[in-house]
Parts: sequence; structure tokens; C-alpha cells
Amino acid sequence: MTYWSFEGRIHEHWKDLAEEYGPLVRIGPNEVLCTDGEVLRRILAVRSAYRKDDWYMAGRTHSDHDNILSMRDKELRKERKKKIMPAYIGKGTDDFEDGINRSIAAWIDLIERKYVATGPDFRPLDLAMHTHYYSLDSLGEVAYSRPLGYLAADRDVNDVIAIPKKALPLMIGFGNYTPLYRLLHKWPFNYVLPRSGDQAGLGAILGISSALIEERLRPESKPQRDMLQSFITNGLTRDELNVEVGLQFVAGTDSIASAIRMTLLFLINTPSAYRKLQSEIDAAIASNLISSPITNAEATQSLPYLQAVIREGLRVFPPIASALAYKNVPAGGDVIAGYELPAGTRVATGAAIYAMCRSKEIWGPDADVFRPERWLEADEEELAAMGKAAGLNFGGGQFECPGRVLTFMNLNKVIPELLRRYDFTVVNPVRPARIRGAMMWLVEDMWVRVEKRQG
Ligand code: HEM
Repeated sequence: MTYWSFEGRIHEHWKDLAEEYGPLVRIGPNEVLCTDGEVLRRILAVRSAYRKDDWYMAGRTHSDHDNILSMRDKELRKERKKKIMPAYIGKGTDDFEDGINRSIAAWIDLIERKYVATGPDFRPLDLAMHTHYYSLDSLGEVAYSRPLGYLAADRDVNDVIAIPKKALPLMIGFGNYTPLYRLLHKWPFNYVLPRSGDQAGLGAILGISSALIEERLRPESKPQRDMLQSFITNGLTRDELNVEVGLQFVAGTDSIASAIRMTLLFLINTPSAYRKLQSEIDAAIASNLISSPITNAEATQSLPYLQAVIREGLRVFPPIASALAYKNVPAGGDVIAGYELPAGTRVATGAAIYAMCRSKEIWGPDADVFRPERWLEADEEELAAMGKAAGLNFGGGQFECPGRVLTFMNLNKVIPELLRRYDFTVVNPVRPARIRGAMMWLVEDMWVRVEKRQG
């Protein structure tokens, strides 16, 4: 497991094991991989007695305090969720769309200034980096009411993207030895972890978010209507603010960047789907069905093919595909696929995502193919089953990702805004990008040529 983790291909290994051995595979002395959708939903359900395993310590952004991802105690999790969920569903905040619109405008402005090809003369654009700059700025807009400035700088300021990319394979590799995590969070080993105020890497982002929190907590500062303000209003303490805001950057930027960039890459490489989507967008513009910038409601109501593209993009390339995300079998044990599992057994629910999203049993012989049409051809019953399987992308039940609303809003807006203006082609069709999986995807060199569309 460690070897495959360092190689960046552990997700393929899980998929192969599930194909070879069926819905329950013993992957370690006390560890199993389960790919039975019904069982997974039962494990994750709101009332399930399963709890997060200590593996989740990997999700800590600060050694001394847990965030909602790393927190394992059920009661503490419930309490914390009550305080953070209003922000995630936009209760009491300004419309998330305003912030997203500002970031899309900044990205388009950057493309217009530097990357539009004129004849043979063109400057390649790295979609791997640009999608990440966009997601950092857009989260800054909705979380703090200000962009972090990555699109304006058009570079990885303080290596906040490059350094975590180097660290993630190590974290995932060591994640196979959970006791090492416990050690890593203790003095003096915790000195190797990122710290707020570091000059570079995640620590630099934690420093920026901590400064913004301090600024907002000053008695004289004017309250805003953003996620940070909602966290404060709902009672998060200074320490809790730091860990929850830090987590937003860990969980909510690379994931959205990956969803945008991989959906775009699959579209570029599937010209029939690319053209169909552009035609749908053009027809909607001609019939005045969508504004500029497009609203989330318009995208969901007037662009059915876009909806299919988004669902297919998330299915074929799940943004978080190689996290083990162990949950512990509760007291009394459990029976899965006819096997009795004792209390404490670790069920790798996260490792199931890629295997399920690419399962031929669920999706048919073309499971590995990007084919948005499958979402439009399915009848109601099939659609419900497909939605359930692909929905695992966001976890589920008591462990469900709270960033779902933001994710779909970003995809609904960014993809049509780019495709209505530009045509993208990959610079190197033989190797469109360098991609490795390490919980998130480590994507480099996704160079594209951008041409402005006529008319
Ligand atoms: C394509 C986008 C995304 C995907 C696929 C995704 C997926 C996931 C998954 C699989 C989990 C873990 C479930 C588990 O522990 O079993 C998770 C948790 C989480 N995600 Fe997301 N996520 C996405 C975007 C976001 C965004 C945009 C944010 C925030 C701005 C976010 C914040 C979180 C948080 C805070 C948790 C921890 C929840 C908890 O433990 O209760 N995610 N996400």
C-alpha cells in the first residue's frame, strides 16, 4: 500500500482489487475495502454507529486543535457542525454567486490580457495552475469577501500549491501507519508540519487566514456577510476559526480545481461532447435563457447537457479518489457481504470512490469512457442508482462534504463562462498532463492553447 501510495496510483489498485475479489476485500490485518453501495450508505448514514478512525488525524491543519474533518468524537462533531453548517449553506451570508462572479471575471481578464492566441503566436496556459489560482481566489471571495490575489499575480505566490503537492504523497504513504500520525502531531516531530506564518506552503495560507481572522475579530472592524462572519456569529472561538478556515483551504480549493480542470480536459478530449455543450450554451444565449455571467439557477434549469457533463466529469475522475477515510466498525461488530467484522475493524470508505465510479457492473462496459449522454438516456430508476453511486464522491450522511453547494455552483458557472468565449486545445495530445493521485490529484503541465471564439 505504501509503495502504491508513493507511486500515485493507489486508486487503480483499489479498483483492481474490487474487480477481482468483490464487494469486501481484506487489505490489511484490521482493514477492509468495501464497494457495496448499500452497505457504504448504511455505514455513513446520519444515525450509523460507525465513527471516524484515527486515520483522520491526517486532516489536521494545526497540531493542537481538531477541525471538523479530523474530529472523531461524535458529540463534538455534532456541536461543531451546528456552528459551521449555516456558513456552508449560505445562511446569513451574501449570495455566494457574487464572489464567484468576481473570480470568474478576474480569470477571464487574465486570459484576455495574456493568453488569447493570435495565429501561430500563442502563449500556452497551464490549466493545472490556473484552475488552482481560480479556486483559491474564489474561496477567498466567498469566505472572506476578498480574493487571495492568485489570478492577479498569475503565479504560485509562496509556493502554496507546489509545496503541498510534494508533501501529499508522503502524508498518504505514512497514512498507512496511523500511529506515525499520532507521533507527528507531538513535540518535537510536529515541527516538520506546516505552521501558520511559514514563508511558504500551507503554512503561508494558514498565516494569511489567521491575519484575516484577527482583523475581523477587532472590535472596530465592520461585520461582513461572508462565511467567516457566519462562523463568528455562530460562536466559533479564535482557535476554532483558525482550524475551520484552514480546513476550507485544504478541502475546498484543490477539490474544486480538480473538478473544473478534469471536466475541461475530458471535454477537450471528447470533441463530440465539447461541441454539443457549446451548441447548448450558444442556443441558450440566442434565446435569452442565460445571462452574462450565467446564474446558478439558469445553468441548472436551461442547460441539461451541462448538468450531464458536470455529473460525468465528477464520476469519471472523482476529485478525492485515493483517501482511505477509514471508519471504525462499532461495538458489537457488523456483518458485511456475509463476513463478520469485529468492532474496531477499519472500513476504507474513501478508497471505494474511484472503484465505484469506474465499476463496469454499475456503469456498463464503457465505465472508463467520458460519455455525458449516459445521464440523459437513463430512466428514473437508473438515474437514482447512478446518482447514489456517484454521490459517494462527497461522502454521505453524517460524514457528508459540506462544500457540495459551492462545488456545483462553481462548476455551473465556470464551465459555460469559459466555453462561451473560448476554444481550448491541448498542447501535447500525447501527454496532456502529468497526473498522480495522492488523496487529491497532483496535476502538472496541463498546457492548453486558448482561442477566442468568433461571433
Ligand atoms: C469537487 C469538490 C469536492 C469533493 C469531491 C469533496 C469530497 C469530500 C469528501 C469525500 C469528504 C470526506 C467524507 C468522509 O470523511 O467520508 C469531504 C469532507 C469535507 N469537505 Fe469536501 N469535497 C469537495 C469540495 C469541498 C469544498 C468546496 C469545501 C469547502 C469550501 C469542502 C469542505 C469539506 C469539509 C469541511 C469536509 C469535512 C466534513 C466532515 O468531516 O464532517 N469540500 N469532502
